[in-house]
Amino acid sequence: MGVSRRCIALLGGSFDPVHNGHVALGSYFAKLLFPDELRLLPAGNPWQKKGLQASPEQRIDMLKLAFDGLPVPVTIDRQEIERNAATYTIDTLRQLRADLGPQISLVFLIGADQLLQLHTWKEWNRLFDYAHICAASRPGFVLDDAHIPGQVAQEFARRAGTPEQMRNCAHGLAYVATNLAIDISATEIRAALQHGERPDSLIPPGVLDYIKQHHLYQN
Ligand SMILES: Nc1ncnc2c1ncn2[C@@H]1O[C@H](COP(=O)(O)OP(=O)(O)OP(=O)(O)O)[C@@H](O)[C@H]1O
Ligand SMILES: O=C(O)c1ccc[n+]([C@@H]2O[C@H](COP(=O)([O-])O)[C@@H](O)[C@H]2O)c1
Repeated sequence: MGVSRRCIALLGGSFDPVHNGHVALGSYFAKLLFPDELRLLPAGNPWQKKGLQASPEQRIDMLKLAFDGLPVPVTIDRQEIERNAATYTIDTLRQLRADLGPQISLVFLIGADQLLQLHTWKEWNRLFDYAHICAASRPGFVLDDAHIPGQVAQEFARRAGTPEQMRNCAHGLAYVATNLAIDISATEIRAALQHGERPDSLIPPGVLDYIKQHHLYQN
């Protein structure tokens, strides 16, 4: 019997702040893929967002608090924070391949909002040269033929694979999970905090305490 291939699930994001939707996305695919590791990639300079409020170190602190207790080892990769340029996933995947070699299975996780705009990412169709992509549904973002851009739908159909196939090859497959339905966004949380509300049901308690202690998202 061959030694099984190592698998790392990758979850990138602005995480400003991290919330229960991110934890649910990571947990969902941790249970589906059984990766050896879930690696979080806080973005340094997410070029499609208007700007971040919390500092990189604060976003990393909050990630550590939020992902404590998952059934797989969770690590935080600082490369996008340390790269002094716009954050492009293709650059990150190239770096990971250079560091980890060609054999390991890499699976990049995204929510439905990002699937609907995957065609706008830098060199989006080269992402599959380095990783698999798994997308999950999210309330407010419809994943049907009328909404998924044709080129993305075509690529996902052509590359459709099972979680088991993803574990057994290094890159190149696509998967869409349609049964995640967590109606939470960081935008909504920032707005609630700005209005003096406590969004207890939307973020892990440790993260909310951290936000209060550091007076984040108050204006
Ligand atoms: N509720 C959710 N359900 C599924 N996926 C999600 C959810 N929230 C975020 N994601 C995914 O997690 C990744 C990082 O998201 P991000 O940090 O931008 O959070 P966000 O809530 O979308 O932020 P914002 O409201 O500031 O745009 C993205 O791939 C996004 O699609
Ligand atoms: O590579 C790109 O051009 C690109 C464009 C938009 C988003 N991404 C990545 O998608 C992930 C989620 O992004 P966001 O903006 O929803 O936090 C995060 O890892 C981003 O770096 C990547």
